Amino acid sequence: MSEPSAPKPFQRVSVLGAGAWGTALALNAARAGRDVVLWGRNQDNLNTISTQRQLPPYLPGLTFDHPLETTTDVTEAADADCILIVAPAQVTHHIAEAIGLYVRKGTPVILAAKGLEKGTQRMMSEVLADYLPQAQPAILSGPSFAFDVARGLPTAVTIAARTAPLAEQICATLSNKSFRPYASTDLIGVQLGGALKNVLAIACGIVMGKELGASAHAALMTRGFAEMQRLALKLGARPDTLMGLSGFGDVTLSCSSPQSRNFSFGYALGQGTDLSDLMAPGAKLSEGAYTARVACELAEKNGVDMPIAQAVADVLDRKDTIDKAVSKLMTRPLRRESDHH
Ligand SMILES: NC(=O)C1=CN([C@@H]2O[C@H](COP(=O)(O)OP(=O)(O)OC[C@H]3O[C@@H](n4cnc5c(N)ncnc54)[C@H](O)[C@@H]3O)[C@@H](O)[C@H]2O)C=CC1
Ligand SMILES: O=C(CO)COP(=O)(O)O
Repeated sequence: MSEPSAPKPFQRVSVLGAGAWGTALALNAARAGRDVVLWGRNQDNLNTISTQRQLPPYLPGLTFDHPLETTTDVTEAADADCILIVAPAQVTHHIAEAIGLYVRKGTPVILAAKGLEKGTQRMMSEVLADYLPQAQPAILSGPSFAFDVARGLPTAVTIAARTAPLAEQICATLSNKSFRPYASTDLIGVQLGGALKNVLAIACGIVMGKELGASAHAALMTRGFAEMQRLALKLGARPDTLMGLSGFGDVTLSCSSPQSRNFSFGYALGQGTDLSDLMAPGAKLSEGAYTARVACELAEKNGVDMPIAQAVADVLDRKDTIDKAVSKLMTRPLRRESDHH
């Protein structure tokens, strides 16, 4: 019997968003042999990328092993076989809206932001459905630091689309010898894993910054992962997805590595840095700081208990001090470990 034919990659790939992750993913697609265009707003940064193969503000000290073509023209970026939108969750809708008129029906659009939208409580796939209904949605998520991917270090992620053949085609488009995507059809589970782990990473950072000990860190990761699963399952995720790269995998990475901006944001808070400094314009992005309250709102709406996300949101909204939040968590009524609410 003949082997089933390998999925055919999409050849012309656009990446919209020229920060750390967008540039790393563009470079990764170029390594995979694709024709790549990277769209951004900052002409100086784009010039540095295309002429010097560097992006010092976001990927300091790195020279890319492939050239990258760049543009500030959204119509050029929208004219592709496959599009990645790689901006912070709170602005992803601006990009989706900007290309809305130009994207052809049926074009796969892969969302890489890990967050939930404030105010609307939208998941990234819902943002896409509102602004680009003609696109085929896909999500890329999993344990992957931009700097690691840009350097070509071995990385595995999950890519979800509505159908397995499309997810496999996108995997074939982006995979190379150091980047190994796994296909999934669980759009909800894959995006919720990435969004919710950022809130937990802040909590873990706080515990380590405050020097509450390795035991507290392990307990928090475990119970935080349990509450992530509770909300994700309620919103339609499949249980096995949360146990995979985009759930357990990214929790493992982001909740224990100072390389994670969310972890280091929490760490600085735990050490006593003022919140306003960490949230000041130009500060490093911490997606979990925006997603924490949205996660609590979704939890409340769906009758799910998320005490750790609640503690993070209350500290970030200055409703509780860290000490008060820890004390509240430790004095909750005792319960069974496998209680599912
Ligand atoms: N950096 C990483 O290691 C990873 C990041 N991600 C996710 O990717 C998303 C983007 O993160 P990064 O690239 O790291 O952030 P970043 O802070 O490095 O870059 C963000 C980029 O978005 C641009 N931007 C901001 N507002 C914009 C707007 N209104 N329109 C167009 N562009 C705009 C900025 O100019 C900047 O180029 C986040 O949701 C993050 O959680 C996911 C996996 C890894
Ligand atoms: O999502 C990431 C790793 O998988 C990047 O995490 P940070 O945004 O916390 O740096």
